[in-house]
Amino acid sequence: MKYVSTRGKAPILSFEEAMLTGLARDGGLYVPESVPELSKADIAALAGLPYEEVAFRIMRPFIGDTFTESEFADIIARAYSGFGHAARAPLVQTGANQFLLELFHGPTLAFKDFAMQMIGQMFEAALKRRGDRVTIIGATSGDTGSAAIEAFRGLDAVDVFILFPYGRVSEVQRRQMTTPSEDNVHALALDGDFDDCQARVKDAFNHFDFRDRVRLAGVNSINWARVLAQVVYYFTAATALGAPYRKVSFTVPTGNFGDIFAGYIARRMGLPIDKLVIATNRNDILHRTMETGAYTKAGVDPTISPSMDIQVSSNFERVLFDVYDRDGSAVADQMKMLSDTGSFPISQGALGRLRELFESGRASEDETTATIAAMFRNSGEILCPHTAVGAKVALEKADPSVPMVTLATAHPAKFPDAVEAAMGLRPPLPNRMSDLYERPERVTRVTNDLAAIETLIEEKISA
Ligand SMILES: Cc1ncc(COP(=O)(O)O)c(C=O)c1O
Ligand SMILES: N[C@@H](CCOP(=O)(O)O)C(=O)O
Repeated sequence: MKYVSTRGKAPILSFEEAMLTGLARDGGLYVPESVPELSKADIAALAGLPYEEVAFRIMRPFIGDTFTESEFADIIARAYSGFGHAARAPLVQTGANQFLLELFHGPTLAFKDFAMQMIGQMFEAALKRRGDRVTIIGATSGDTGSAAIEAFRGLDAVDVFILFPYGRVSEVQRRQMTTPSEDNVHALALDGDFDDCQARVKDAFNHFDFRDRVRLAGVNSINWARVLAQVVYYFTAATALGAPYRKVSFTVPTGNFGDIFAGYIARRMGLPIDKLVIATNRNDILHRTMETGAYTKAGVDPTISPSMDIQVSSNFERVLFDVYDRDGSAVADQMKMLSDTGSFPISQGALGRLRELFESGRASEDETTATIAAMFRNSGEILCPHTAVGAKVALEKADPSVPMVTLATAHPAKFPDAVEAAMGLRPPLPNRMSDLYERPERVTRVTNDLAAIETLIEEKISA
């Protein structure tokens, strides 16, 4: 399996190279040259298997010869052993043909753990074999950063630097990043929003001298391995609900478009997904794009679902590449227009294809709060605000004859203020992290300036 860049001008890489590279050298994102399709019988055979076995069968065709079958099975076993639920991603029914897919039973209580725990194991195995070490840089609106720090803390071959927007993550998210004491992890609070953090990360990758000097690697969903690991739970959920003999729909609370892009890949692999619904908060660039055909940035408003406060939705580039028939120059032109003018138009043909692939909706702050309250009243389930955005949109888009699964992307205890304001109860943290509020914090404040960030990173890794 080979990987190509969405901008068509970077070297074609193996899975291992693409995983360790992060952003392509032409500024694009790596995607598989082709997507393997599973037969109906292969999909049917997944029903009822342990999560780890499904993960092996889904991811194996994408990894080439990076790991032997037994190495890969061991990596998967280690990745999910710290999850707090035997099913890893349990389904909960909340209404007639309405389901939640709980993706928050990993070590940092968000769906990011599904991929980050895998990547941590894969990086360690690959770097040990190569006798190499890397410097990971990541941008976070709260959850990617904590999952990355958890996955890489204490590893010998890796230093991790996470940029998060100062004052714009929840206290639990911040503390998950700032309380680990291992020397190889560094939480950097940047004066700006998530888009600034993500832009500086991409700038660092595009600054080749720095990139090569520190051997930069990335664990945001620009890294294909992140997306790949997230494909698995679409299969476990859909087969539990009758796929491949029955269609299943998914609504995905969306920011950087990584999680929903994983659903798109699952569908391309043959999973009969009926609707794939983009759910956005007030920062609704993706919903507006689907409605108007123009991808136009607006300011980022802080919301009660802060992890989705994003305007430059990284993985949207991956789907554009496909709806533009894999024309890397067309995608590169659009991305240049976006960075020069803050907007780009989508051609009628490409927009038509996007609308065949995805539906979309948005939830205001009041609607998000009302959904948390209504869900608790009607089903007893407590939603995090991101999941509530999804649940609100899912109800609007549901077809009563098709199961609708909303991805429950984070544990409500990560956002206790928003949840308490909505339903009058403060969700407790799981016991294993009940002392989080007492642990000492370690954080470095940084300005939104690439040179300053690069200097800091070089100082820390040579200390
Ligand atoms: C809790 C939560 N929900 C939803 C999202 C959106 O996911 P994606 O960026 O993959 O679209 C994120 C962050 O990315 C998140 O942390
Ligand atoms: N919501 C994310 C933003 C980064 O997204 P990623 O999936 O590209 O890593 C977060 O919580 O950090």
